[in-house]
Amino acid sequence: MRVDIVTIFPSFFDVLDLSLLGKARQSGLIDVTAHDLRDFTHDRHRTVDDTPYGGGAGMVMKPEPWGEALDAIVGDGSSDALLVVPSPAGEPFTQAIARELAAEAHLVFACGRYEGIDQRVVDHYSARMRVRLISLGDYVLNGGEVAVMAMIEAAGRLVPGVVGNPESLVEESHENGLLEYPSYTKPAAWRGLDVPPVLLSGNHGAIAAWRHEQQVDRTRRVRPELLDD
Ligand SMILES: COc1ccc2nc(C(=O)O)sc2c1
Repeated sequence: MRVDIVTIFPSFFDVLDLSLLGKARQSGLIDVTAHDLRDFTHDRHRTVDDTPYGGGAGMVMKPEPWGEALDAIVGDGSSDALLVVPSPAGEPFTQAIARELAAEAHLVFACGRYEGIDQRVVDHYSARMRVRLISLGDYVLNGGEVAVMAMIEAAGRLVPGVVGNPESLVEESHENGLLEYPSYTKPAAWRGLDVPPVLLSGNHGAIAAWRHEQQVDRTRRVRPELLDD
């Protein structure tokens, strides 16, 4: 998987060199490149924003630098890459979307700042490639970088070979539409709290049944709407 990120804070993504995704990058499973949007400006101040037409508070990101940056990544014709634009106006990010992103050969993330990116950038590239506006949730961040980091981690870990034991992906929250069951490890007793006896029984059928019951109970309490599907 090739991942390109366009941002005014490219060093924000240096953290991707750590841990699982760092190993995935070193092994060539995932190739991540962060591009500085200001490298595609031509004025002394490397300007990327301007005042909004129609008035209003804040600034809007100018289309020209975005056009030059995205053309440098996907060329000036049609592209099979998927352009993801994090936005409070986007579709809510879910594990299902993470799986969809994980199946892509080439992801391009456009990190907005200020009041967002001039709408014509999305309109222009929608005529040449698939474009998805995605939001992390019903709250507003200061820019797209945190959302992109979350999406890269959620999708990247689903890329075959990135996580050592693919079995560990199966029983996670949201993988089967339920929240995950509670987990325990040694010691069997800690500060007066014991591990549920069924987990020490060696009865794998009973353990599986208990874990599923825990998933359903937890989901019903915390996210009942997930049970409506
Ligand atoms: C200007 O770019 C932004 C601003 C806020 C924001 N909030 C997001 C979210 O997913 O909550 S993505 C995003 C992008």
